[in-house]
Amino acid sequence: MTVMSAHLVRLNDALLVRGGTQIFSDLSLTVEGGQRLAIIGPNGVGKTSLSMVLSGRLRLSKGEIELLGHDVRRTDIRTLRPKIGYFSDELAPRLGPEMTALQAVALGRYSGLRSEWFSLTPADLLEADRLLQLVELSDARDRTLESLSSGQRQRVLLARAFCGTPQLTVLDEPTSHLDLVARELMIVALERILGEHHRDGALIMVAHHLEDLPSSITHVLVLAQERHWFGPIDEVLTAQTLTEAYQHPIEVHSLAGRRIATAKTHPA
Ligand SMILES: Nc1ncnc2c1ncn2[C@@H]1O[C@H](COP(=O)(O)OP(=O)(O)OP(=O)(O)O)[C@@H](O)[C@H]1O
Repeated sequence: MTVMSAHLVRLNDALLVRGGTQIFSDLSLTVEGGQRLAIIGPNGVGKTSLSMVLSGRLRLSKGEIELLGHDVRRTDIRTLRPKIGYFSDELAPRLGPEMTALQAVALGRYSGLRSEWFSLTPADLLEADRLLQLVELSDARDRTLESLSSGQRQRVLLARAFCGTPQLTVLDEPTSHLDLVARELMIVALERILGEHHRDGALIMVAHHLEDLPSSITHVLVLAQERHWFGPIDEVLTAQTLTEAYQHPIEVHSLAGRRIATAKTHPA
């Protein structure tokens, strides 16, 4: 395993082609411990594909990528995956409906599915219990995943993505399909985990709506069809950038430390 820079993520001149189509090119970014990066952009622009690259689930077609200080091209990615937390709502059906909330969270440490259950240690269960507390689901620890509401299940999967204290956690649209209240509970739970469990770790989060971003986001990558913008949130998340990225007039407002973007549909 080759150890490179101190960045937890370093992407340089990255190119990704899927199914013969170029998804993104010339993409460079870095993420350090404690930084919280949001990835936003129009539908189909490659956010999920990028989150898979950044969590070691998809290989770049060209360019350099380091994860947790290791050059991915020279590393057995299976050795890195357990150190990178990952959330995608596509995970839920793969976990098995009979699995309990506690098992689902504890197995996150091994990025494992059903079969690893018997290797769980008391320390794993203790950490899983603590994470369930942080997402306010202690009462549901022994309930099966199928018996939970989708909002509760998403919070279980959120807790799972941080079990084993990974250095990097990648969340792909953790608030998708949630109603207004479930979404707020999810964001509050995420803020709590970031503040109390993942202070030194890095976060990468894909989102569609600015109001889904926790107030602790420090950096933003806006992906668009022809170009991208990466940098500190105040520099990147502007009406001008979003208007260019979405090719549509967009306004950005701040409310209680979070931002809201609205697409203008009528001329002023
Ligand atoms: N397995 C695949 N094989 C080939 N092409 C794919 C595959 N998965 C996605 N794509 C294509 O890659 C492009 C980017 O998809 P991706 O899901 O990464 O975008 P996204 O920005 O996350 O989209 P959305 O905002 O709709 O979730 C799309 O054109 C999609 O059709």
